Amino acid sequence: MNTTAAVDVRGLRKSYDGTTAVGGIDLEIAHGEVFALLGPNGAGKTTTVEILEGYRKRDSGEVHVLGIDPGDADLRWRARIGIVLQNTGGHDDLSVEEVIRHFALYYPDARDPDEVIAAVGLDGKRDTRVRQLSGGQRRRLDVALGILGRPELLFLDEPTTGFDPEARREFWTLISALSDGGTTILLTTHYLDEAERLADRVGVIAAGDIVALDSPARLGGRERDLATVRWLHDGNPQERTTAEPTRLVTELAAEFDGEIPGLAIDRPTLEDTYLRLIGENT
Ligand SMILES: Nc1ncnc2c1ncn2[C@@H]1O[C@H](COP(=O)(O)OP(=O)(O)OP(=O)(O)O)[C@@H](O)[C@H]1O
Repeated sequence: MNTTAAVDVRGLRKSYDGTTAVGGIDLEIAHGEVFALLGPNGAGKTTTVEILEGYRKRDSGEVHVLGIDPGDADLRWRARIGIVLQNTGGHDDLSVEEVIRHFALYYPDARDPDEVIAAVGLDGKRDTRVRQLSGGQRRRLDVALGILGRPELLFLDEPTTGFDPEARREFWTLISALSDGGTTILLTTHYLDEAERLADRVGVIAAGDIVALDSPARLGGRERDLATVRWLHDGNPQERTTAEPTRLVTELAAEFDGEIPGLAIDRPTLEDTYLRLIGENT
């Protein structure tokens, strides 16, 4: 396969004991793109991502990641990718700083450990033993280890599970900075706001198939979705669903001769669209 994409997948299939987990998906991710893979529990996200990472064998299909088949990948290829798995453990008795300095030795061109510790917001915990970290802090350490080797391609499997809202915002800033620096990112998440904030494109996977693939703004034809306009008339709630909310609001403004009482305009959120797509495909 002749490919210039960072990730190129054609007809990928994987079954476990006769049960299909991934049913023949095609996927291309460009260099520098942030791509979010969404889907309900058991949809096949982790199976797909772990095949791309070289951790699981596929049954069939063609897969190239940074131009290499992950099934034949060597250490040089491994050094070009960064991985944050769903569950990692170990290194319990080492401090945060010790773990990061230790893993930095594995990479030919590791980031400065101090910069990485600061970037994931663990400065105050650098001397804390890993076993004494909270769940969210532990997850930050996982992210630190994933970015330590300056990966060209970063896999993030549900990276912000357990993060408090402030930590999630900080993480988003970090991912945006990595993306601005040219890192390609493949993210799985159950947080639709995270996908909307970070991803150039999202793919929705349901029962092992990709059922929608587009930018967050256009997913599932969202940009054509109708808007709901709400306002008050003599104190009574009014509501109209329309493809032309601007026209309706202009008419109402003329009618009220100015401010429209209680005006609100809603469109379906990415989560609404996602739930519709899942409902239609499971
Ligand atoms: N090692 C395994 N052995 C047998 N079946 C498996 C194995 N790993 C995954 N599966 C099955 O394959 C399907 C896809 O699982 P997968 O972990 O890829 O889903 P997921 O989309 O990542 O889900 P989640 O959002 O819960 O992480 C599920 O039905 C799961 O039970």
